[in-house]
Amino acid sequence: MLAIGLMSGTSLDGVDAALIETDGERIVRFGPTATLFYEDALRVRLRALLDAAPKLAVGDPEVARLSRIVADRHAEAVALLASRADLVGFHGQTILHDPANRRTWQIGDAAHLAHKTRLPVAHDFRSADVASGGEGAPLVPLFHAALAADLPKPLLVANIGGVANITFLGADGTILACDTGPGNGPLDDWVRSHTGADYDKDGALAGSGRVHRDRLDALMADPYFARQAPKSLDRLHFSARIAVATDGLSVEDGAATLAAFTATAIAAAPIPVVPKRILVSGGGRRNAAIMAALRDGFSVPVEPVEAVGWDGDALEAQCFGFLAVRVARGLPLSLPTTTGVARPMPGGRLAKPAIPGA
Ligand SMILES: Nc1ncnc2c1ncn2[C@@H]1O[C@H](COP(=O)(O)OP(=O)(O)OP(=O)(O)O)[C@@H](O)[C@H]1O
Ligand SMILES: CC(=O)N[C@H]1[C@@H]2OC[C@@H](O2)[C@@H](O)[C@@H]1O[C@H](C)C(=O)O
Repeated sequence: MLAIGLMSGTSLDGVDAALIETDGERIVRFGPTATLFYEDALRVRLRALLDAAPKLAVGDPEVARLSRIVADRHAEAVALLASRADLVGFHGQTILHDPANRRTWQIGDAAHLAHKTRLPVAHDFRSADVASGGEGAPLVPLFHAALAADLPKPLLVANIGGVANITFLGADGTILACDTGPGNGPLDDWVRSHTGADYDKDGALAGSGRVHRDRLDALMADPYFARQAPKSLDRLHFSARIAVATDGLSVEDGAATLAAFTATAIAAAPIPVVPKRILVSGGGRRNAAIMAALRDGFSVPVEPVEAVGWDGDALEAQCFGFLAVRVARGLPLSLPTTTGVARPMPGGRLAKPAIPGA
């Protein structure tokens, strides 16, 4: 099938879109990719919703308004690809993730997107897993496994988005995964509040600062790091602890300490053996300070995923195209070793476009 995958990640920067041809097990080929950036006003409204999410009612009018606007932006991203497709995979915008209380919340009006694209839209990828006691995230590991089918193992794939997550692929076929800790999210927040910039371009600020080891130790004392995998995170999990740990630091030293936090948390992830290499996707692979700290934390090569021909910006969008086909075929999206769910777990729902005149 030809699927268009759509991902709007926790950094709230916009929508990534990608075409993929797949049967949901093997990848036949990749097609064009595109990114549609959210306008500042939308980003601000989504951020307000993210901050307010724990107290929001499901029927909140701002949720309904933004769900429709998010679907409109995704329809524009689909149009940018200008490609024929059989279906769409629509992750939606996560505003809350609280699997301990069996809640995960991705907003986005799938019926509206199906109507606008005139294609079936697979969506709501995480709820079934969470309802069955799983973490509901990360969902990218089965896609990583398909992508890396012919690569030497053991292999570690790390994604550094707003939150960071890893997939460990063992030589015996083992697939282990978890969210490791913060990605760029806290660093983005820090840079935005101190300089007004959206992010620390290429890690320049972090690279010119000094890591405060005592503050880093305080951040690594979060109980999340003592938990066994599988485990997953809300985008705002570390906010209170980070506010204390960065208090009074210069903008450069705060950035350096937060970049080191991201890398240290990845290096602390529970994996069974040292991998042959580490492949890094997501915007964090462009942050030289994070990449340098990762290279310090591991004794094996740490490279952007482009080293094996993957597209580090489009990977998550491609993943949701792949998973959309798995939704259509009723195949599992998660495993006990990736989300902690009791058995391999199908999930997602399909929104079908209305038939004209029906
Ligand atoms: N040139 C760059 N230098 C440093 N950081 C960058 C650069 N380009 C992007 N980033 C970082 O990458 C972030 C976006 O990453 P990405 O698109 O992978 O996140 P996401 O998909 O929204 O998040 P998640 O994977 O958590 O859902 C930006 O917010 C920024 O912090
Ligand atoms: C709840 C949620 O949206 N989680 C995201 C987030 O962004 C990165 C990390 O945290 C990961 O767990 C997940 O996204 C990727 C695509 C995943 O499910 O694999």
